[in-house]
Amino acid sequence: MSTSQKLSVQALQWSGHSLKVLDQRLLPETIAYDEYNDAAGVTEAIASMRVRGAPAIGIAAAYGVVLSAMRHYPNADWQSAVEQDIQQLAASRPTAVNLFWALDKMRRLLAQNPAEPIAALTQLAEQIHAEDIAANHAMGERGADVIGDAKAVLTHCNAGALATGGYGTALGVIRSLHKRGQLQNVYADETRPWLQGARLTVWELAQDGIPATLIADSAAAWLMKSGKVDWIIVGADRIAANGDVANKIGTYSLAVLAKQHGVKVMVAAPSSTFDFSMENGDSIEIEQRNPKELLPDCYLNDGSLVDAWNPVFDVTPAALISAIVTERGVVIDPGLHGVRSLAPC
Ligand SMILES: CSC[C@@H](O)[C@@H](O)C(=O)COP(=O)(O)O
Repeated sequence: MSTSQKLSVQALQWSGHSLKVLDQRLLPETIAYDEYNDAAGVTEAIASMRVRGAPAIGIAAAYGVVLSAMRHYPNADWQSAVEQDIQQLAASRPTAVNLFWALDKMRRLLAQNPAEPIAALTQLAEQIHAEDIAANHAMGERGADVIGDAKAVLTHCNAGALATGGYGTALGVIRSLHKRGQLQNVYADETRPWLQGARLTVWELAQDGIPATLIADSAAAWLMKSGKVDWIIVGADRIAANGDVANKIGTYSLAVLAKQHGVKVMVAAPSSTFDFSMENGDSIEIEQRNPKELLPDCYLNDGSLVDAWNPVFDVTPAALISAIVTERGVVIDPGLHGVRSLAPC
Protein backbone atom coordinates (compact mmCIF):
# COMPACT_ATOMS: atom_id res chain seq x y z
CA MET A 1 0.00 0.00 0.00
CA SER A 2 1.31 3.44 -0.90
CA THR A 3 1.79 5.84 2.02
CA SER A 4 0.67 8.74 -0.18
CA GLN A 5 -2.83 7.22 -0.31
CA LYS A 6 -5.38 9.56 1.32
CA LEU A 7 -6.72 8.44 4.71
CA SER A 8 -10.13 6.99 4.06
CA VAL A 9 -10.15 4.50 6.89
CA GLN A 10 -12.04 4.96 10.13
CA ALA A 11 -11.57 2.88 13.24
CA LEU A 12 -15.32 2.24 13.50
CA GLN A 13 -18.14 2.12 10.98
CA TRP A 14 -21.73 1.71 12.14
CA SER A 15 -23.95 0.16 9.48
CA GLY A 16 -27.26 0.51 11.31
CA HIS A 17 -27.32 -3.17 12.27
CA SER A 18 -23.67 -4.10 12.79
CA LEU A 19 -20.38 -2.55 13.84
CA LYS A 20 -17.41 -2.75 11.51
CA VAL A 21 -14.11 -2.55 13.37
CA LEU A 22 -10.84 -1.85 11.61
CA ASP A 23 -8.36 -4.45 12.85
CA GLN A 24 -5.56 -2.14 14.02
CA ARG A 25 -3.35 -5.11 14.80
CA LEU A 26 -2.86 -5.56 11.04
CA LEU A 27 -1.93 -1.97 10.20
CA PRO A 28 -0.21 -0.57 8.29
CA GLU A 29 0.20 -3.56 5.97
CA THR A 30 -3.46 -4.56 5.79
CA ILE A 31 -6.70 -2.62 6.00
CA ALA A 32 -9.38 -5.11 7.06
CA TYR A 33 -12.65 -4.66 8.90
CA ASP A 34 -14.32 -7.27 11.09
CA GLU A 35 -18.09 -7.06 11.37
CA TYR A 36 -19.81 -7.61 14.70
CA ASN A 37 -23.46 -8.32 15.41
CA ASP A 38 -23.36 -8.82 19.16
CA ALA A 39 -21.85 -7.39 22.33
CA ALA A 40 -19.63 -10.44 22.89
CA GLY A 41 -17.88 -9.77 19.58
CA VAL A 42 -17.38 -6.09 20.39
CA THR A 43 -16.02 -7.05 23.83
CA GLU A 44 -13.49 -9.30 22.16
CA ALA A 45 -12.57 -6.60 19.63
CA ILE A 46 -11.76 -4.21 22.49
CA ALA A 47 -9.92 -6.76 24.66
CA SER A 48 -7.79 -7.95 21.74
CA MET A 49 -7.06 -4.34 20.68
CA ARG A 50 -8.52 -4.62 17.20
CA VAL A 51 -9.98 -1.29 18.31
CA ARG A 52 -7.96 0.69 20.82
CA GLY A 53 -7.58 4.26 22.09
CA ALA A 54 -9.72 5.59 24.91
CA PRO A 55 -12.46 7.44 22.98
CA ALA A 56 -12.71 4.74 20.30
CA ILE A 57 -13.28 1.95 22.80
CA GLY A 58 -16.00 4.04 24.50
CA ILE A 59 -17.75 4.52 21.16
CA ALA A 60 -17.37 0.84 20.25
CA ALA A 61 -18.85 -0.17 23.61
CA ALA A 62 -21.85 2.12 23.08
CA TYR A 63 -22.56 0.39 19.76
CA GLY A 64 -22.02 -2.93 21.55
CA VAL A 65 -24.95 -2.05 23.84
CA VAL A 66 -27.12 -1.27 20.79
CA LEU A 67 -26.24 -4.68 19.32
CA SER A 68 -27.10 -6.29 22.64
CA ALA A 69 -30.53 -4.65 22.69
CA MET A 70 -31.09 -5.67 19.05
CA ARG A 71 -30.35 -9.26 20.00
CA HIS A 72 -32.42 -9.47 23.20
CA TYR A 73 -35.35 -7.08 22.79
CA PRO A 74 -38.27 -7.84 23.22
CA ASN A 75 -37.59 -11.24 24.85
CA ALA A 76 -38.72 -11.67 28.43
CA ASP A 77 -36.13 -10.15 30.77
CA TRP A 78 -34.27 -8.55 27.87
CA GLN A 79 -33.07 -5.73 30.13
CA SER A 80 -31.11 -8.04 32.41
CA ALA A 81 -29.58 -9.74 29.35
CA VAL A 82 -28.43 -6.32 28.14
CA GLU A 83 -27.09 -5.50 31.60
CA GLN A 84 -25.02 -8.69 31.51
CA ASP A 85 -23.59 -7.64 28.17
CA ILE A 86 -22.80 -4.20 29.57
CA GLN A 87 -20.87 -5.84 32.39
CA GLN A 88 -18.99 -7.97 29.91
CA LEU A 89 -18.10 -4.91 27.83
CA ALA A 90 -16.95 -3.10 30.99
CA ALA A 91 -14.54 -5.94 31.77
CA SER A 92 -12.78 -5.66 28.39
CA ARG A 93 -10.12 -3.14 29.47
CA PRO A 94 -9.71 -1.35 32.83
CA THR A 95 -7.85 1.94 32.43
CA ALA A 96 -9.62 4.16 29.89
CA VAL A 97 -12.55 5.76 31.69
CA ASN A 98 -14.24 6.64 28.38
CA LEU A 99 -15.35 3.00 28.21
CA PHE A 100 -17.21 3.21 31.54
CA TRP A 101 -18.46 6.73 30.77
CA ALA A 102 -20.11 5.54 27.53
CA LEU A 103 -21.56 2.42 29.15
CA ASP A 104 -23.00 4.50 32.01
CA LYS A 105 -24.70 6.80 29.52
CA MET A 106 -26.26 3.83 27.72
CA ARG A 107 -27.30 2.24 31.02
CA ARG A 108 -28.94 5.47 32.23
CA LEU A 109 -30.94 5.71 29.04
CA LEU A 110 -32.14 2.12 29.44
CA ALA A 111 -33.20 2.89 33.01
CA GLN A 112 -35.58 5.52 31.62
CA ASN A 113 -37.52 2.73 29.83
CA PRO A 114 -37.69 4.40 26.42
CA ALA A 115 -40.75 3.37 24.37
CA GLU A 116 -38.53 2.33 21.48
CA PRO A 117 -35.31 1.18 23.15
CA ILE A 118 -33.37 0.18 20.04
CA ALA A 119 -34.01 3.49 18.30
CA ALA A 120 -33.20 5.43 21.47
CA LEU A 121 -29.96 3.51 22.14
CA THR A 122 -28.89 3.83 18.51
CA GLN A 123 -29.45 7.55 18.60
CA LEU A 124 -27.37 7.88 21.76
CA ALA A 125 -24.48 5.77 20.44
CA GLU A 126 -24.43 7.81 17.22
CA GLN A 127 -24.48 10.98 19.28
CA ILE A 128 -21.54 9.80 21.42
CA HIS A 129 -19.66 9.07 18.18
CA ALA A 130 -20.49 12.42 16.53
CA GLU A 131 -19.77 14.44 19.67
CA ASP A 132 -16.36 12.84 19.99
CA ILE A 133 -15.43 13.95 16.48
CA ALA A 134 -16.69 17.48 17.18
CA ALA A 135 -14.76 17.57 20.49
CA ASN A 136 -11.57 16.56 18.70
CA HIS A 137 -11.92 19.40 16.20
CA ALA A 138 -12.61 21.89 19.00
CA MET A 139 -9.64 20.79 21.10
CA GLY A 140 -7.45 20.74 18.01
CA GLU A 141 -8.07 24.45 17.56
CA ARG A 142 -7.69 25.23 21.27
CA GLY A 143 -4.47 23.25 21.50
CA ALA A 144 -3.05 24.96 18.42
CA ASP A 145 -3.88 28.36 19.98
CA VAL A 146 -1.96 27.42 23.13
CA ILE A 147 1.06 26.17 21.21
CA GLY A 148 1.24 29.09 18.82
CA ASP A 149 4.35 28.88 16.69
CA ALA A 150 6.00 25.59 17.72
CA LYS A 151 8.07 24.21 14.87
CA ALA A 152 8.33 20.59 15.99
CA VAL A 153 6.55 18.39 18.48
CA LEU A 154 6.89 14.87 19.84
CA THR A 155 3.94 12.54 20.33
CA HIS A 156 3.61 9.15 21.98
CA CYS A 157 1.36 6.17 21.22
CA ASN A 158 -1.47 6.88 18.79
CA ALA A 159 -3.98 9.51 19.81
CA GLY A 160 -5.25 10.06 16.31
CA ALA A 161 -8.29 9.36 14.15
CA LEU A 162 -7.65 5.67 14.74
CA ALA A 163 -7.99 6.09 18.50
CA THR A 164 -11.15 8.21 18.40
CA GLY A 165 -14.34 8.84 16.43
CA GLY A 166 -12.13 10.76 13.98
CA TYR A 167 -9.51 13.57 13.72
CA GLY A 168 -7.81 12.65 17.00
CA THR A 169 -6.89 14.29 20.28
CA ALA A 170 -3.11 14.82 20.29
CA LEU A 171 -3.07 14.28 16.53
CA GLY A 172 -6.07 16.61 16.28
CA VAL A 173 -3.92 19.39 17.76
CA ILE A 174 -1.14 18.39 15.40
CA ARG A 175 -3.54 18.41 12.41
CA SER A 176 -4.77 21.89 13.37
CA LEU A 177 -1.19 23.17 13.78
CA HIS A 178 -0.29 21.72 10.41
CA LYS A 179 -3.28 23.40 8.75
CA ARG A 180 -2.06 26.72 10.14
CA GLY A 181 1.23 26.11 8.34
CA GLN A 182 3.36 26.37 11.46
CA LEU A 183 4.49 22.84 12.02
CA GLN A 184 7.65 21.63 10.34
CA ASN A 185 7.91 18.17 11.84
CA VAL A 186 6.24 15.67 14.15
CA TYR A 187 8.42 13.16 15.95
CA ALA A 188 6.63 9.99 16.97
CA ASP A 189 7.85 7.52 19.57
CA GLU A 190 7.60 3.96 18.32
CA THR A 191 5.74 3.14 21.59
CA ARG A 192 6.91 -0.26 22.65
CA PRO A 193 5.81 -2.95 23.01
CA TRP A 194 2.69 -2.73 20.82
CA LEU A 195 4.21 -0.14 18.46
CA GLN A 196 1.20 2.18 18.20
CA GLY A 197 3.58 4.99 17.16
CA ALA A 198 5.50 3.01 14.55
CA ARG A 199 2.54 1.17 13.04
CA LEU A 200 -0.27 3.68 13.47
CA THR A 201 0.85 7.25 14.15
CA VAL A 202 3.49 7.78 11.47
CA TRP A 203 1.22 5.99 9.00
CA GLU A 204 -1.78 8.13 9.93
CA LEU A 205 0.27 11.33 9.64
CA ALA A 206 1.69 10.23 6.29
CA GLN A 207 -1.87 9.80 4.95
CA ASP A 208 -2.45 13.50 5.65
CA GLY A 209 0.91 14.61 4.27
CA ILE A 210 2.10 15.76 7.70
CA PRO A 211 5.89 15.39 7.95
CA ALA A 212 6.62 12.74 10.58
CA THR A 213 9.81 11.17 11.88
CA LEU A 214 9.78 7.95 13.83
CA ILE A 215 12.14 7.60 16.79
CA ALA A 216 12.94 4.77 19.17
CA ASP A 217 11.40 5.46 22.59
CA SER A 218 14.89 5.55 24.04
CA ALA A 219 15.88 8.40 21.66
CA ALA A 220 13.43 10.86 23.26
CA ALA A 221 15.88 12.24 25.84
CA TRP A 222 18.51 12.93 23.20
CA LEU A 223 15.91 14.47 20.90
CA MET A 224 14.99 16.93 23.64
CA LYS A 225 18.61 17.57 24.56
CA SER A 226 19.28 18.36 20.89
CA GLY A 227 16.64 21.11 21.04
CA LYS A 228 14.59 19.52 18.27
CA VAL A 229 11.13 19.74 19.90
CA ASP A 230 9.21 22.53 21.62
CA TRP A 231 6.25 20.52 22.88
CA ILE A 232 5.25 16.97 23.70
CA ILE A 233 1.59 16.35 22.84
CA VAL A 234 -0.19 13.24 24.09
CA GLY A 235 -3.71 11.96 24.69
CA ALA A 236 -5.08 10.45 27.90
CA ASP A 237 -6.97 7.43 29.15
CA ARG A 238 -8.10 8.88 32.46
CA ILE A 239 -7.58 12.24 34.16
CA ALA A 240 -8.08 12.54 37.93
CA ALA A 241 -9.54 15.61 39.64
CA ASN A 242 -6.09 16.97 40.52
CA GLY A 243 -4.94 16.74 36.87
CA ASP A 244 -2.88 13.53 37.15
CA VAL A 245 -3.04 11.80 33.76
CA ALA A 246 -3.02 8.09 32.94
CA ASN A 247 -1.79 7.48 29.41
CA LYS A 248 0.27 4.99 27.44
CA ILE A 249 3.27 3.58 29.26
CA GLY A 250 6.23 5.87 28.64
CA THR A 251 4.28 9.11 28.93
CA TYR A 252 5.55 9.60 32.49
CA SER A 253 9.18 9.18 31.41
CA LEU A 254 8.65 11.72 28.64
CA ALA A 255 7.23 14.24 31.13
CA VAL A 256 10.18 13.76 33.50
CA LEU A 257 12.59 14.24 30.60
CA ALA A 258 10.67 17.29 29.39
CA LYS A 259 11.10 18.97 32.75
CA GLN A 260 14.86 18.41 32.60
CA HIS A 261 15.04 19.92 29.10
CA GLY A 262 12.55 22.79 29.37
CA VAL A 263 10.13 21.17 26.90
CA LYS A 264 6.41 21.72 27.49
CA VAL A 265 3.87 18.89 27.84
CA MET A 266 0.31 19.12 26.50
CA VAL A 267 -2.42 16.57 27.18
CA ALA A 268 -5.40 16.74 24.80
CA ALA A 269 -8.48 14.76 25.80
CA PRO A 270 -12.27 15.02 25.53
CA SER A 271 -14.33 15.60 28.69
CA SER A 272 -15.28 11.92 28.69
CA THR A 273 -11.70 11.20 29.86
CA PHE A 274 -12.14 12.93 33.22
CA ASP A 275 -12.81 10.93 36.35
CA PHE A 276 -13.71 13.44 39.05
CA SER A 277 -14.43 10.58 41.45
CA MET A 278 -10.68 10.08 41.71
CA GLU A 279 -8.89 12.74 43.73
CA ASN A 280 -5.56 11.83 42.17
CA GLY A 281 -3.96 9.28 39.89
CA ASP A 282 -2.98 6.82 42.64
CA SER A 283 -6.27 4.94 42.39
CA ILE A 284 -6.27 4.54 38.61
CA GLU A 285 -6.10 0.88 37.65
CA ILE A 286 -3.15 0.27 35.37
CA GLU A 287 -3.80 -2.48 32.86
CA GLN A 288 -1.23 -5.27 32.82
CA ARG A 289 -1.17 -7.10 29.52
CA ASN A 290 0.20 -10.48 28.59
CA PRO A 291 4.02 -10.64 28.83
CA LYS A 292 3.90 -12.33 25.43
CA GLU A 293 3.33 -8.87 23.91
CA LEU A 294 6.80 -7.97 25.17
CA LEU A 295 8.86 -11.15 24.98
CA PRO A 296 10.83 -11.92 21.82
CA ASP A 297 9.65 -15.07 20.03
CA CYS A 298 12.73 -17.07 20.99
CA TYR A 299 11.74 -16.84 24.66
CA LEU A 300 8.15 -17.78 23.91
CA ASN A 301 9.36 -20.87 22.11
CA ASP A 302 11.52 -22.19 24.91
CA GLY A 303 8.91 -22.19 27.68
CA SER A 304 8.94 -20.06 30.80
CA LEU A 305 12.64 -19.26 31.17
CA VAL A 306 12.16 -15.52 31.11
CA ASP A 307 9.40 -13.45 32.70
CA ALA A 308 8.29 -9.96 31.64
CA TRP A 309 6.38 -7.11 33.31
CA ASN A 310 3.99 -5.42 30.90
CA PRO A 311 2.06 -2.50 32.40
CA VAL A 312 0.60 -0.64 29.43
CA PHE A 313 -0.22 2.68 31.07
CA ASP A 314 1.44 4.97 33.60
CA VAL A 315 0.36 8.06 35.51
CA THR A 316 1.99 11.43 34.94
CA PRO A 317 1.65 13.80 37.91
CA ALA A 318 -0.19 17.02 37.11
CA ALA A 319 2.86 19.02 38.17
CA LEU A 320 4.74 17.78 35.11
CA ILE A 321 2.02 18.87 32.67
CA SER A 322 2.01 22.35 31.12
CA ALA A 323 -1.53 22.31 29.69
CA ILE A 324 -4.61 20.09 29.56
CA VAL A 325 -6.80 20.83 26.57
CA THR A 326 -10.42 19.73 26.20
CA GLU A 327 -13.33 20.77 24.01
CA ARG A 328 -14.68 22.72 27.00
CA GLY A 329 -11.58 24.71 27.75
CA VAL A 330 -7.92 24.67 28.68
CA VAL A 331 -6.14 24.48 32.02
CA ILE A 332 -2.61 25.84 32.05
CA ASP A 333 -0.44 24.36 34.82
CA PRO A 334 -2.97 21.81 36.14
CA GLY A 335 -0.53 21.01 38.95
CA LEU A 336 -1.34 24.43 40.40
CA HIS A 337 -5.02 24.61 39.52
CA GLY A 338 -6.37 21.04 39.22
CA VAL A 339 -9.01 20.44 36.55
CA ARG A 340 -12.28 20.91 38.43
CA SER A 341 -12.93 24.04 36.36
CA LEU A 342 -13.50 21.67 33.40
CA ALA A 343 -16.15 19.62 35.23
CA PRO A 344 -19.72 19.71 33.86
CA CYS A 345 -21.94 22.20 35.70
C1 LIG B 1 -7.01 9.56 21.92
S1 LIG B 1 -6.29 8.15 22.50
C2 LIG B 1 -5.55 8.50 24.08
C3 LIG B 1 -5.03 7.27 24.68
O1 LIG B 1 -6.04 6.29 24.68
C4 LIG B 1 -3.79 6.75 23.96
O2 LIG B 1 -2.76 7.67 24.14
C5 LIG B 1 -3.43 5.43 24.54
O3 LIG B 1 -2.77 5.35 25.55
C6 LIG B 1 -4.00 4.25 23.86
O4 LIG B 1 -3.59 3.04 24.44
P1 LIG B 1 -4.00 1.68 23.74
O5 LIG B 1 -3.39 0.64 24.62
O6 LIG B 1 -3.44 1.71 22.37
O7 LIG B 1 -5.51 1.63 23.77
